[in-house]
Amino acid sequence: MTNHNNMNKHFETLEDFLGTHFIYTYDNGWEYEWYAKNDHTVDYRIHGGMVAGRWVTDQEAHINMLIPGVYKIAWTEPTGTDVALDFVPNEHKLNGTIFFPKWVQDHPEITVTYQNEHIDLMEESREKYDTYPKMVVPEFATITYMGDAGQNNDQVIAEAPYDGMPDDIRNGKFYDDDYQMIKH
Ligand SMILES: C=Cc1ccc(O)cc1
Repeated sequence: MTNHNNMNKHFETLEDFLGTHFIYTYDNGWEYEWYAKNDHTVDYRIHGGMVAGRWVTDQEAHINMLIPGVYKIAWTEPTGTDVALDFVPNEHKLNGTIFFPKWVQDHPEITVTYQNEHIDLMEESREKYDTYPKMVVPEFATITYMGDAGQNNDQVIAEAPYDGMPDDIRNGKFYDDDYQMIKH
């Protein structure tokens, strides 16, 4: 069995970043898992924080390299939530800013699901409930896992988060040699 966690990976180019799978913990304690699926698509799972349990695949995003080894990602979601992430993976750091519409703060449970199967509910909710004032969450995070999943790997984020999943991934118990999920 391969443990794919490679905290010594060195990033220079955009290609180095694309296909990389990360787990990180924000300084406020929120734990996120995020995958640069290709140059315009991201997947993620949320393990801790206000919307723990939420997961999303095939979210369209803007992904750019600012200088060698420094990456900026930004997207807007069906919920109306906006996200901007600045990754400095060689330092095991990133800075994320999440802009939540008021309704997500008021009703986080509506968003805690596999969003792809509930896009209509997200779009209805963003019309039905309040947008303002937005809740802005600007935080640094520390990266605790970096794995080379390759681009367009649908097995990286393919089931709901569970307690202990980040540890299983970090400990090499979650993916096989080909970065496919092990049945558990
Ligand atoms: C709201 C989504 C989201 C995904 C990753 C991350 O680091 C912050 C927010």
